[in-house]
Amino acid sequence: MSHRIEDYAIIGNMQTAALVAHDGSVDWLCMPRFDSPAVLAGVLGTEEHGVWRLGPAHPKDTPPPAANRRGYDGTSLILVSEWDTEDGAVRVTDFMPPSGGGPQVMRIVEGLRGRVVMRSTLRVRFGYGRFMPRVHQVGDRTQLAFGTDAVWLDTTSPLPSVDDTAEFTVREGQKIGLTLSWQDTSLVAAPRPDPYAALQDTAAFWHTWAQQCTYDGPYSTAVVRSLTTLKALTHAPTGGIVAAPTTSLPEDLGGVRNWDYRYTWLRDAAITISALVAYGYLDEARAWRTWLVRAIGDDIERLQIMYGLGGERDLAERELWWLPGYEKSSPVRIGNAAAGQLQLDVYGEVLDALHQARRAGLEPDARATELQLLLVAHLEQLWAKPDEGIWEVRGPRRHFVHSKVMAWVAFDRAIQLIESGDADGPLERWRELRDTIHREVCEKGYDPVRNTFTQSYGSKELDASLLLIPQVGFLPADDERVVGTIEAIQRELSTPDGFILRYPTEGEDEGVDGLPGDEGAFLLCAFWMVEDLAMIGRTDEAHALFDKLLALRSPLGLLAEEWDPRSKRQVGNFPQAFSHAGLALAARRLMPQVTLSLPGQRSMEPSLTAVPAIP
Ligand SMILES: OC[C@H]1O[C@H](O[C@H]2O[C@H](CO)[C@@H](O)[C@H](O)[C@H]2O)[C@H](O)[C@@H](O)[C@@H]1O
Repeated sequence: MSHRIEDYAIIGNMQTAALVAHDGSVDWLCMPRFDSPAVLAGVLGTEEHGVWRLGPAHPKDTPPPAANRRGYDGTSLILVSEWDTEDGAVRVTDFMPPSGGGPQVMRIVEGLRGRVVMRSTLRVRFGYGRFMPRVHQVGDRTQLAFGTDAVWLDTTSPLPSVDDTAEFTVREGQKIGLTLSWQDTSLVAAPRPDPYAALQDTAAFWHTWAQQCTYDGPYSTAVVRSLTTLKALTHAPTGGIVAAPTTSLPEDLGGVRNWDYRYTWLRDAAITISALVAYGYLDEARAWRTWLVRAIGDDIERLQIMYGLGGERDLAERELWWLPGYEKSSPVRIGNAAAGQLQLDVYGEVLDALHQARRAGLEPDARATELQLLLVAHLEQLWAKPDEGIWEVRGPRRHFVHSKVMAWVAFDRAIQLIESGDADGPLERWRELRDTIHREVCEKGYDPVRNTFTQSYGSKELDASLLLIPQVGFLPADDERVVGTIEAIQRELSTPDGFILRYPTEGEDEGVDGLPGDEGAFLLCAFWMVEDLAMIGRTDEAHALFDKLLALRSPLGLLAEEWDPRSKRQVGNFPQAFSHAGLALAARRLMPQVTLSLPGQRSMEPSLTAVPAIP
C-alpha cells in the first residue's frame, strides 16, 4: 500500500478503530476488539490483505483519487471527505457509532453537485489478511463469514455489485449509506442498521464529550483533538486503554522495529489517564481504575506490565509470515514479548495517575486503595533489582535511573495517600525507603563530571526519560543537576531538526536496546522537553519547540509514536497514546496561569477546573 502513516484518519467506537486513507480506503480494522484479528489488514500488505475503498470510480490504470477536502466534523471522530470530479462533487462521511452493540463502520455517500459514479471495493480477509470469506446473500443483505466470525454489509438502497465491487451513481441531494457490522456467526443476523440515525447519535456523543474539556488556552484545537484521540483508544466495555490501535507500523521504515501496541500497558494507560484527568475527564479514570483492580486482581507477585483489554495475561509474541509489512517492514508481529519483562517504573506511573485522579476529585475506592498499598509493598522487594526499563529494552537488564526515580514516585505517592488519611500503611518505613532511593539515585545515577544524570548506574549514556526528574518532583527544576541533564539531553539526543531521541542507537549494531537499526525522534520525549524548558524558565524555547511539534501533526491533528527526520515522515504505531498525552500535558504546562506544586507535578490546581468548557 502506498499511503504515508500520517495520511490515515482514525475512526472508532471505544471498542475498536479503523484507519481510513485519504483516497477513502479503510486499510486497518480489527473486529470486534482492538486486539482481535484484523478483517482489513491492507496497511500491512496489499489490497489482497483486506481493504474497503469507497470513492469516485477511476480508470483501472490510475490510482484512486485522494479526497480534495478532508476533516473531522468539529471535535468529533466523524470523518468527512469530499471529492470534486469532472461530473460533480461527492461527500463521504465515515464513522463508527459508540452504541455498545457489535462494532460497525458506517459510510454515508452524499451527492453535492452533478452526478458522480462511485465505487465501493470491499475485500474482507479474516485472520489478519489470510482467509477469504464465504459470501452469503440473505435477501438484500450480504454476509461475509469465515468460521465463527462474520461481517454483514448493508446498504440503504440496493447497489449493483460484481464480486467485491459495487458501482453506483449519486446525484446532488441523494444519500446512500453503507454499513459493515461485525457479528459472531452463532448469533442471529445483525440488526439492520440505520446509518442516518446513528450519525446523529454519534455526533451528539462526541459533542457532549468534548464539551467537558476544561482547557481554555491558545492550543484548544490541538488539545481537544489529542484528547478525542485518547478517548478513541479507550475500551468502553472493560476500561482498558490501548497504546495504539495498530501493530507493526514500523519505527524504522523497512526495519525490524515493529511491535504490537493493541494492549493495555500500565505505563501508557497511566500517562493517558493523567492527560485526561488534567482536563477534567474522570469517567475514564474511574473505568481504568476498575480495569486495574480486575486485571491485577490479588496476583501482585505476578504483576505484568501489560495485559489484554480483558485482563488477558498470555500475550505471546509471534510473527505473521504471510504479511509483508508496511513498506516491507517485517516481521509483522502480534502479541508482545515485553509483557514478561520487569519494568520497575510502572509502579510509579500507576500510583501517580491515581494520585492525579484523586486530586482532581475522583472519589476513593477501597479496592483501589488496597491495590496501591499492595503494589508499593511488593515494590519494596523489587526496587533494587536491575530491570528492562521504560523503553522495554531487549538487551540485558540494567539499573535504569528512570526506573529508580519512578520507584521513588511510587513510595512518595503512597506516603501522600497515607498522609491524606485515606489509607493506613507503614509510613515511617516508606519514608526511609523513599530517602534511600533518592540518595542512591543521586550517588550512582549522576555523573558529576558531566553534570548530568545518566541512563543507568555508572553508564555514560543519556536517556530522555531523565527529563521526568523535575516533572515528577524528584528534584526541583532549578537544581543545577536537573538543568545540566536537560542541557546534556538537548546537546546529545537532539536530532538535526531539533526533536529528541529516546537514547542513542547504533545503526546496524545492537545498541543498549538489543536491537539493530535506528529509529526516529520519539515524540513523547520532545513534549517532555517542552515541559522541562518551561519549568526552568526557558519559556520562549518551550513554545518554539511545542509549535514545531504541532507542525508535525497530520492535517487531521494526529501523531504516530515517532518522527523520522530523514524521510520527514511519521513512523511507528498510529495514532499513539503517548504522543497525544504528551501534547495535552505539554499544552497544559504552557498555560501561564497554571501553578504547579512540587513534589508531585501535574497537580490539578483550581484555575484549570474553574475555566469554562470549550464551546
Ligand atoms: O524499543 C523496543 C520496544 O518497543 C516497544 O515499546 C515501546 O512501546 C510501548 C507501548 O507504547 C511503550 O510502553 C514503551 O515505552 C516503548 O519503548 C515494544 O512494545 C517492545 O516490545 C519493544 O521491546
